[in-house]
Amino acid sequence: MASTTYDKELNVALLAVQRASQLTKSVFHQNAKGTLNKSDASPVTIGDFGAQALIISALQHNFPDDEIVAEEEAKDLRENGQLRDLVWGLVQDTKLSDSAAEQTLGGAVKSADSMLDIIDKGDSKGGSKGRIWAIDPIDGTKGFLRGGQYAVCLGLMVDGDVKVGVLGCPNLPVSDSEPLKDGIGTDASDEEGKFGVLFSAVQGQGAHSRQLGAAGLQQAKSIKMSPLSNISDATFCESVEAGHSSQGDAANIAKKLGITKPSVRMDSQAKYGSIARGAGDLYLRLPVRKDYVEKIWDHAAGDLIVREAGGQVTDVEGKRLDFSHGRTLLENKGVIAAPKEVHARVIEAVKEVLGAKQ
Ligand SMILES: Nc1ncnc2c1ncn2[C@@H]1O[C@H](COP(=O)(O)O)[C@@H](O)[C@H]1OP(=O)(O)O
Ligand SMILES: [Mg+2]
Ligand SMILES: [Mg+2]
Ligand SMILES: [Mg+2]
Repeated sequence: MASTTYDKELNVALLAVQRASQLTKSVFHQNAKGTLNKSDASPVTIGDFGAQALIISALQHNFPDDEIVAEEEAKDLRENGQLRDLVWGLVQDTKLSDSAAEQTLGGAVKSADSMLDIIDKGDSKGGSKGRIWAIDPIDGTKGFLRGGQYAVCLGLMVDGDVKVGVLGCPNLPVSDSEPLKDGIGTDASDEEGKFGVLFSAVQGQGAHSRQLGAAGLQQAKSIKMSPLSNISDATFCESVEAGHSSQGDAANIAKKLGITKPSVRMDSQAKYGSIARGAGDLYLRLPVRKDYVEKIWDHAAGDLIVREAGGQVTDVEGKRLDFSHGRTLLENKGVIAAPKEVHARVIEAVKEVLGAKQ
């Protein structure tokens, strides 16, 4: 019978995200990040390709029959040998220092050509049946390039429901009790020991955090959202990019809720991890463009981590995020994540503000 505790899936996911984060950190410390612009004008770097290759390689070794939905494809690397060689160099050089852990992930990728094929294994259409992993190798690529927050994201869905979620956030403080601060800037540090956190959750088993370090997995601590007795004391956690979430709408919603504290802004699913450990209270992603559809890899891990930490995550209409419609969240608009007790009150304010614009 299939295991329902997901112990092996969690262990492999944690180690795979740990190893991929090691790769993204090494790219961050290089001057040349091999940045390209994709067709939607968003950036991709050698770090995105390399991290995706390492994660898929680990998943294929351990779960060869599972499907994978990943953000990137190898096309640009197939057309540009120099770029391919840069990524191949990174993938070859990145190993966990714990050799047993490295063995668990299946060790090295065989060749540059097999690396390209591995990257392209993330082309599943997704859907409502079976085991499907969702990968965002670097979420918040703009934040990554700026020296702000970013996350390496991995989630497992079974029949469209997220069962396991892991987020690696190299530039967030290790400590769960560190006050939340803006993650926009060029001053982020990923100094090991002080910065770097791995958030994780398994459905029905709570949410946890642990230090993200090269030397294998550290002990996990249970995390919870902050108890919020008075909503006017809340802190919003928002996108840095004005094109991703409407900051004007957020300000009006804050006003309705009596919130006066300034919002904290950071890129990526680091927002979900932060509120899950009580650093900040509410995450609002308010649609800017009517035609933008959210991608499953941008939300799968964060959605489960916040819910397992005592939160509720829905779209702006109060519907649960639905991961069963393929590579995108076709049936949802925006994201509202809040502690369970106040979620309905937040949705009410969101509806008033967005409704008034119609
Ligand atoms: N127009 C857009 N609207 C909303 N999200 C976007 C848009 N373009 C890119 N993204 C994605 O938004 C996320 C980061 O935004 P935020 O920091 O606001 O949460 C990333 O997943 C980014 O993808 P990527 O993985 O390529 O960085
Ligand atoms: Mg991208
Ligand atoms: Mg993303
Ligand atoms: Mg990405």
